[in-house]
Formats: sequence, C-alpha cells, structure tokens
Amino acid sequence: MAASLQLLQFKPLKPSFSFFSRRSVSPICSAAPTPSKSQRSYTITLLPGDGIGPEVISVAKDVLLLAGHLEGIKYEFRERLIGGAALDATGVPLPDETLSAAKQSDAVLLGAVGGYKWDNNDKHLKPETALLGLRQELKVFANLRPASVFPQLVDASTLKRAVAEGVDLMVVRELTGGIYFGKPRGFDTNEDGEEFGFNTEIYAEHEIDRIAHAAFKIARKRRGKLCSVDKANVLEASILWRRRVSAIAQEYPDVELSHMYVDNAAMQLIRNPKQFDTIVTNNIFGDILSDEASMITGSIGMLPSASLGASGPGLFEPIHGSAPDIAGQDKANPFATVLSAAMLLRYGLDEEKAAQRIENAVLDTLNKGFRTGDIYSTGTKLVGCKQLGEEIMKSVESNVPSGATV
Ligand SMILES: NC(=O)C1=CN([C@@H]2O[C@H](COP(=O)(O)OP(=O)(O)OC[C@H]3O[C@@H](n4cnc5c(N)ncnc54)[C@H](O)[C@@H]3O)[C@@H](O)[C@H]2O)C=CC1
Ligand SMILES: CC(C)CC(=O)C(=O)O
Repeated sequence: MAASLQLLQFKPLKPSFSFFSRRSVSPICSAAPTPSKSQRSYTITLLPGDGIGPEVISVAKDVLLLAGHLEGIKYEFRERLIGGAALDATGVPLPDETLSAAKQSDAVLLGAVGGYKWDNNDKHLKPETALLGLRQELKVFANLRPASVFPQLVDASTLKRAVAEGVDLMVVRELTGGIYFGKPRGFDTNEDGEEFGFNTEIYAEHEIDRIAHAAFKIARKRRGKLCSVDKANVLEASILWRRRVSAIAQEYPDVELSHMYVDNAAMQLIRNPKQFDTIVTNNIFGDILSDEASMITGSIGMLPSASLGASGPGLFEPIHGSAPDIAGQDKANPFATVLSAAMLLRYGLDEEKAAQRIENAVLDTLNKGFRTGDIYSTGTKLVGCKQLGEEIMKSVESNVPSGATV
C-alpha cells in the first residue's frame, strides 16, 4: 500500500489526466509525431554528456529497453554528444547535429554536463551552455521536479524521521526564462576601471502566465495546494510574477494559492516540508530549491525531472549534475535517471504501463535493500551503479505490482 502511495508523486492522480500527454490539447503538451497505439515505436535521443552522465544513462537505457520490450514498445535510440564530450570531439558544446537529432525525436533523455576540465572555458564554450541552449531550443519551459520520500529511504534523509516521513511535493520550475537567459548580461568595466559582471532577471507576462497555468493544473491533480515562491519584497520581476500568478488563480478556484518569499521557502523546506504540495517558481529559485528538496528524500541521486513545452519533444533528466568527484568509479546512483526515463514514458510518450513498470521496479529494488553509497544505511546492501542497474532490470522483468512492499 505504501508503495502505491509513493508512486502518486510520479503519476497523474487520475488516469484521465491529460495535462502532460502528448495527445493532450492542453496548453502544455508534447507534440512530437504521434504514432498510433498499435505502432508504438519511438525515436529517443540519448545525451549521456559528462562525468556520471554516461554511467546513469547506460542503466536507464537498458531499463527503458526492457520495460518497453515487455510492454510492446519499440525504440530507435540515437546517441549524441553534448557538453564537455561534444566540446572535446567537435569544438562546440551543442553541435547542430545533436540539436537536430533532439528536435526530430519523440523524447530526449539526458545524463548531465560539466566537469573541472572545462570550468575555466569562455561561457560559449562551457558544457552548461549546451544544456541551457538545448532547453531553450526545445522550448521546454515547464520543469517538473517531484520530490517524495520513499518509506524505504526515510533514514537516508538528513532530516529527522518525523520531518521527512511522508513528504511528497512537486517543484514546478520555469526553465527557459529569468536570469539564466535574461539580457543584458556580460562583463564590463566601471569608471574606476574595475571589472563587473551582470545579469538580468526578466520575466514577461506570457512567460509567467504559461508556467502558472501549468502549475495550477498540476496542483489541482495533486492535493490542490499551490505555493508560488518569489522575492516580491525586492525584485520587480517577482512583483510581476506575484501579480500574474494571483490573477491566474481566479481561473482555478479549486486550488488554494499561497505566496512565499524564497528565503523563507528555503527555511520552511527544512523546517516543515510536509506543508508543501506544489511549488511554482522561477528558473534560479527552482534550481536551488529542488536541490535542497532532494536532500529531504535522501540524495540528489533520487530526483528525476521532466521538462515540457507547448509542442515538440520533452527533455527528461535527473536534477543532479555530472558529479565529477565520483565519475568513473561506479558509485553513481542511477535511480534519478531511471525515474526520469519513467517520466519520459508517461509524459513524453503516454506509455503509462511501461512507466509504472519502471517505478514499481525501483520500489522493489529498494525493498530488496539495494543501495548506492549516497543512500546507504546500516543493514542495507551497498552496490555500485552497474549492479543496481542489474537489480532494477530483474525487478522490471518480474513486474512486481505497485502495492508490493516489504
Ligand atoms: N543538469 C546538469 O547537467 C547539471 C550540471 N551541473 C554541472 O555538474 C558539475 C558538478 O556540479 P556540482 O555542483 O558538484 O553538482 P552535482 O549534482 O554534480 O554533485 C553534487 C554532489 O552530489 C553528488 N551526486 C550528484 N549526483 C549523484 C548521483 N547520481 N549519485 C550519487 N551522488 C551524486 C556528487 O558526487 C556531489 O558530491 C558542474 O560542472 C556543474 O556545472 C550541475 C547541475 C546540473
Ligand atoms: C545549466 C545547468 C548546469 C544549470 C543547473 O544547475 C540546472 O538547471 O539544473
């Protein structure tokens, strides 16, 4: 029973929930070419990237393949370079070939980008620039980051059991606007001859409106509570954000809206995370708060994400980075990427059964006690990334029902 409750974080609460469906007519949907249900063959672009990216993508690809095979789905995988790996091979972090493959696919699954080697590169030659460019080019403005505490991992959380237990929240992060993209930006020199760097936090009404609509629709399918996080006591962009979100709330009388300043939200997430259901926030606050939320669940290696736009393929990726400190050591936790693959099936391809098969397998693997180092606790079985992948595959194959728990 507990297991099925856990799964609510990843799936629509009602089977008919079409908000994310590629066949949906809602304002945010994936509109890649839709094969008929009988055809069920999809093109997936895989972008392993850097650091632990290839390790976790390798596991997620195998899991996708097996779950797909068992549910009658065929894939054509196209693996392309991005980030530092692309820089080293081609001289640019986001080659045209990668971008066009991504745009022409039904969904994109990404590992992570970045690493020490490229940290001092000029901005246009940084791996991270590729990821920002990809998100912008795919126009995936809504980034869904579910953070729930699996009962099996309560003791892996750094918070007290009473605080962490039962947390189930969703961060809806605006992904293609704000300070990560705002202009003007750059470096200049002031009248004292001192260099300065500057960025612009900027949001137009339509950018706020579309993410607000997305968040209200998500909240209404969850527990009906939406907390909009901003810094409206200081920033003009946040004042507009709060005004627009409040205006749009009139269209969702069934959703209880609250507003919170981001500094307080950061504190409340640790003090009492169970007060949150759905959080909607801008690009930078969402980036930071979701990393913070991940630690409530035990590890940043547990959190998947789905990035969706009004049309075209969705982008699915773990929220973590390339973890260069553990790259190549078979220590990475692949759950976040495997769960991102489940989100890809559900929200990118409308393949609910295969998505559920994967989520059930994750729970089953946890129930059997397998853990990577980041979520290890006494009494559980410490394994590497590869072995964890093999255990997940066994569980995918045996197709445990979602209600199965220890
Ligand atoms: N979406 C992306 O591709 C992102 C890329 N980055 C890039 O990644 C590089 C490293 O950034 P950091 O700030 O260190 O963040 P990070 O998320 O890569 O790592 C932070 C800490 O979490 C651990 N960690 C992360 N993922 C893990 C996993 N799956 N299993 C076990 N432990 C895991 C790491 O070992 C590290 O101690 C940088 O170049 C950064 O720009 C950072 C965040 C997102
Ligand atoms: C471009 C990324 C490295 C920024 C980031 O941390 C994220 O969006 O997850």
